[in-house]
Amino acid sequence: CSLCAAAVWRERPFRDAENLASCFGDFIDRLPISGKEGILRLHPDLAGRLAQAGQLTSESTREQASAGLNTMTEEERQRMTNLNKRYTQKFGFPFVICARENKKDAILRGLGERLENAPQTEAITGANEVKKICRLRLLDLVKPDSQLNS
Ligand SMILES: NC(=O)NC1=NC(=O)NC1=O
Repeated sequence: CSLCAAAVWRERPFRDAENLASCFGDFIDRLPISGKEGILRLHPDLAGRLAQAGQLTSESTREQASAGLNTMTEEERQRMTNLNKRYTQKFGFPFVICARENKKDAILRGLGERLENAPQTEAITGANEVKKICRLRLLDLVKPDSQLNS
């Protein structure tokens, strides 16, 4: 989310990647519910039409594959599509979960369980998942000093 990056820039210099990630997390935490919902609306569905069309970013493609979402049976894919549709119809933003910390069974279970939550709860829960995704992507991007000198 480029707005988050443009905002967090003011906190520079950063001690290391973890400090950078926590600045992103703090910024997301301080957003009002509408801002958290906005960030969630920027995320593609899990195993959704973009994934099936091969139009996900490389990061999302890798993350969703690591959860096994690219090897679902037709029944699992249909269940995911139906649950994603119900979730987005109820909350007005997509279901977001850190795919690198879950496998497809946990994701399908989490989607069914979280569908029962209140909207504000889900905006906060989804934003916390975005923070996990963001931290892992930052750690991939920002190499530790030891690697820089190699
Ligand atoms: N809707 C989503 O949860 N999307 C994603 N989660 C990830 O970890 N990567 C994604 O693209």
